[in-house]
Amino acid sequence: MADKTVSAESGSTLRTLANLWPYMWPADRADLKVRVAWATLFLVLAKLILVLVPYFFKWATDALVGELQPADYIPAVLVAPVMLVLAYNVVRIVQLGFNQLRDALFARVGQHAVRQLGYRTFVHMHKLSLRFHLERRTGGLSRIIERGVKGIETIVRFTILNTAPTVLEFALTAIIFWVTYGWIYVAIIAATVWLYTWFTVRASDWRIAIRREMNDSDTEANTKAIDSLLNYETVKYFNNEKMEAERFDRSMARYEDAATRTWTSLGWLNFGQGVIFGVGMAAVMAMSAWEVSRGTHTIGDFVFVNAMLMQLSIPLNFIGFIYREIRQAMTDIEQMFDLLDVKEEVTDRDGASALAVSDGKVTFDDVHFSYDANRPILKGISFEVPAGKTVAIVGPSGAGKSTISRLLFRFYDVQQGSIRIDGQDIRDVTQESLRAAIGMVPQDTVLFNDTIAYNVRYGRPSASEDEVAQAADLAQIGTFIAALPDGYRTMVGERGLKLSGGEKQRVAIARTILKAPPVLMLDEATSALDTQTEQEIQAALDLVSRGRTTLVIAHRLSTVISADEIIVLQDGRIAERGRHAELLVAKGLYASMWDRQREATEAEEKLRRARETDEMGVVVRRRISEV
Ligand SMILES: Nc1ncnc2c1ncn2[C@@H]1O[C@H](COP(=O)(O)OP(=O)(O)OP(=O)(O)O)[C@@H](O)[C@H]1O
Repeated sequence: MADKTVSAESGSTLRTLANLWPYMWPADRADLKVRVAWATLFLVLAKLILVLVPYFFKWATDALVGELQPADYIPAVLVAPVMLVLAYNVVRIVQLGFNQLRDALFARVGQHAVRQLGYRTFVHMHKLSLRFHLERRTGGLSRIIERGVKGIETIVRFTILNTAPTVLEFALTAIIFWVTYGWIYVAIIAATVWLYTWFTVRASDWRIAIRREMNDSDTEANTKAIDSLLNYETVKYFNNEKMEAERFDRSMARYEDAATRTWTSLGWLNFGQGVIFGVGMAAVMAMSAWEVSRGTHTIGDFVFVNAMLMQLSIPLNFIGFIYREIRQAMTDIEQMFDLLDVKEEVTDRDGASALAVSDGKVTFDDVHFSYDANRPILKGISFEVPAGKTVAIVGPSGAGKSTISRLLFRFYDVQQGSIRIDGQDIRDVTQESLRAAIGMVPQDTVLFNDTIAYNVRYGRPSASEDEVAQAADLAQIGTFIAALPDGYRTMVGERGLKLSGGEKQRVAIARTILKAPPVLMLDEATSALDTQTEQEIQAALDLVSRGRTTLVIAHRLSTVISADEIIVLQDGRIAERGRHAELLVAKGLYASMWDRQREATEAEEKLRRARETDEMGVVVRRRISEV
């Protein structure tokens, strides 16, 4: 069982490395490949020069104790100082230079990989279906991407800039010891390194499991915090700050626990590594000391062995750290690659052509649809919106009205039947061309946290300032914008919260006017507005929909009186259809909805009048008392 887990993990690590490879060695970027080649050369040179340092120490020591016969051209007294200057200064400086060159050359390669993967993930996120985005929580998602991108940087730094040089250094050290002092030294050093690495890997695996738990609770706490802040107003409406804080704190408590265990386990790891290396080093040094006493080693050899081992301990220390970092980064990147592996639910067919709109007739033909297999939402809907006409869909809440607009946009595919525009099944054309042909004024307009101009221009990014202003005027929001101190440069706040519902809706209408699509979809565009605003918006909408095929989804029946056809949806089926007057005569569902809304409007009207009369009464009474 445990073995299976290990092999599955190493399998996924290999898969992650294989996934990363094209970003480190990009096929279409010869310049980056050249950089990698130069960086590798400097990496090797830096290590070659580093292994000279123990030799300089050895020669300096032997010269000091008189065991080294200097060459004719160097006076005896100068040998030790020259060697020490070489060891402490020259080699270090040259090595530092090579390392910096290597890092500088490689920086572009690493950053290019980070950017490419970040870009690919972002594009992929936009391709994924609405279902994915509704089910996935944005806070958690952004954390996964953020950590994944950071993970790539770590992998680039540590595998290429540290692991490779360290392996090279081990190899060089082993060769030197073998040739100079014999296999027994190599055997002890190799055993120490093996034990050290084995222990580090095992302990790190244990720590990574704790680290995963820490990540999960971090993601959970973050998701909760973001969700809570996005629902700021709802929290206040229900006075639930305390409950929200407690919920957040519960996740943070899990994080606290896991984070504490991470640190304790680090202590154990460092301690174990210290013991293993200490024992190995003591054994080798004792052997060298024994050889010095027998005269088979010089004191310089003793210093050499010590210097070599100390030098080796630096990358060894690193190995533990690097392994932990690489595994950690792998975990983070794996999660990001898992996201990249999520298949798109709605895709373009092979060789799909662009939608050719002639006059924009929309047909729903026996459409069946369900979000979850066991709960059908639309059960055989057929209707047609003739070119340039307006059809309204009404019906009780939850009847499936907004679902119709999501299907027309192809956020989901129908399970049976078809949707056609000018005779072309929308599954046979590219999504890009389909969405370019439809304008949408959604139920709930959410704006980008940018200026009003940016949000209006979103309908057609190439629009000029005059065109933006013209669209805003047509949408009846131009005067409002002009009166703002910063005009079109006013920032609208997160999700457009600094604008009222009516203002946001008019911005949405303005951007649709700029888009100028042949087919228009108005999803409950006039909900939650006062009568005056509703009339203004209705006027703007009438203007936009003139001559365009328009599908209106509405609750306020007053807005659909003039529709060419009204479809009454109930329980996923069309219960009635016809023009307003016909439906009233039929005295069915539509007529009863109409009566109920009229009564509600009349009651509202009465209440408003009563308030006005009361206010007038107060004024009259005040006047009388003044007289
Ligand atoms: N993503 C989803 N996953 C599962 N069920 C969903 C999803 N979206 C909507 N539903 C369900 O589908 C049904 C129809 O939803 P839809 O939004 O189309 O209704 P509607 O008629 O527009 O309602 P309203 O007038 O209240 O906006 C509802 O019962 C809703 O709970």
